[in-house]
Amino acid sequence: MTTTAAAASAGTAGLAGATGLAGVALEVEEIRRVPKVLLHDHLDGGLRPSTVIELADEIGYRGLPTTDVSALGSWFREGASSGSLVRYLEPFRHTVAVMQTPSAIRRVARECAEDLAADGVVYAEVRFAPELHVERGLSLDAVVEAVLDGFRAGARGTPLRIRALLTAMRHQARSLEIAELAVRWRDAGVAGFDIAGAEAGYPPTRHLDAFQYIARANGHFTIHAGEAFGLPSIWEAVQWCNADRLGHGVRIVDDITVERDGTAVLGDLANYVRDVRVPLEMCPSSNVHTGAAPSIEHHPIALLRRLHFRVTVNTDNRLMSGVSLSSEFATLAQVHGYGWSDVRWLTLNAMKSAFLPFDERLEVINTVIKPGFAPYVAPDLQEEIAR
Ligand SMILES: O=c1[nH]cnc2c1ncn2[C@H]1C[C@H](O)[C@@H](CO)O1
Ligand SMILES: [Zn+2]
Repeated sequence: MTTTAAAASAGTAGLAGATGLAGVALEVEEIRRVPKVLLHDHLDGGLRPSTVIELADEIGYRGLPTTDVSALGSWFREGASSGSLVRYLEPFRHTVAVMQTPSAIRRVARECAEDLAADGVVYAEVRFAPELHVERGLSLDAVVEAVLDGFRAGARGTPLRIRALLTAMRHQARSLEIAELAVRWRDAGVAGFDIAGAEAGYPPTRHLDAFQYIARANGHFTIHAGEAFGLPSIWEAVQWCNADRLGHGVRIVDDITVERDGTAVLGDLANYVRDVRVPLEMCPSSNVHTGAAPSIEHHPIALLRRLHFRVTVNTDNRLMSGVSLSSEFATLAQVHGYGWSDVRWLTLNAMKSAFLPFDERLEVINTVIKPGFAPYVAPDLQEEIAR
C-alpha cells in the first residue's frame, strides 16, 4: 500500500476524513517513512526503559519499581492510564530522578533525538523543565547545555532538526527565571517556553509576568491548557497570556455544540481560536490516559479537524503513553479512517506552527515535507486549506 496508485485513492483532505486503499488503515511502518513534525513531546516522558534502569544503577537510585526492562516499560504504561492528570504525572519522579547529571541528561537527549529520527520525524520541539534537574547541584544553564549537546549528538547525520522548549512547572514559582533562561539560550537551540504540570488550581495567569517577559523579548511560548481543566484555562492562555499555541486544548470542544444534523455551532472562544489559527498540540493517547478524552474514538480531534481548527498530532510522553508519532497517526488512521492526505495536512499544520523562523519553516515544507508526501498523495488532493 505504498504506491502512488494506492495513494491516489487514499482519501481526501476534505471533511469526511479518509482511509488508505479501499478502507485499509495506514500501517505504522509506512507512516514511519514519511516526514513528520512533532511539537509536543516531553524529554522526561520519553526515556527508553533500558536507559532508566542503567542510569538508576549508575547513580545508585533505588526507587524503581522493577529493574526488568520489559516489566518497567509495562509499569510506566499501566500507570499512565489512570484517567487523572495528577496520577499520570506521578511516575515522572523516576525519570527525573535519573536525569540529574550532565552525562545522564546528555544521554537521554541524544537517545531522544535518535529515536525521533528513526521514527521519521524531521522537525521536533522537545520540552523539559530545567528546574526539575537541579537536585544534585546542577545550574539551570548546565541542564540546558547538556540537553542541547545531546540533541546535537543524536541528530547528527540524520534529517532531524531538533529544538528545545523550556518548561516551567505551573505549581512552582520559577517561571520568570525559566523564561529568562529560554531567552538566554534562544540562539543556541531553545525555540520557546511553556508551562506544565497539574492544571486545576494553577491557572496560566499565575505566570503572566513570565509570558510578558517572553513577549517583550519577541519570543514564542505555548501553554498546557484545556487538558485537565476547561474553557477558563484556555481563555486565560489565549486572551490574557497571548499564547502562540495551546498544549492539548482539547476542552475547546466545550465551546462547540453539535446539532442533531451534524451542524456545529461555535461559541466566541472557539471561533476566536479557529479564526486566528491558534495551533492545538493534540496528543490523542495521552489525552485518553489522563482522562481529557474518553477514548480515541470519541477524541475531540475528529470534530476539530473536521471544523478546520489548526490541529496538530503529538506524542506528549512516548514512554508513559507507549507511543511514537507514527503510532499515533496509525491509531488515528485505524479509528478515524485518516489517510495520507490527512497525515500530510496535519504535518503541514504542525510545520506552519513551529517556533522556527518563517524562512526555515518554508524550507522544511517545500524541500522535505511536500516531496516526502508526493508519492502518497495524488496532486489533486495536495491542495491544503488556506493558512
Ligand atoms: O500532559 C501533560 N500535562 C501537564 N504536564 C505534563 C504533561 N506531560 C508531562 N508533564 C509534566 C511532567 C514533566 O516532568 C514536566 C516537564 O516535562 O511536564
Ligand atoms: Zn505535555
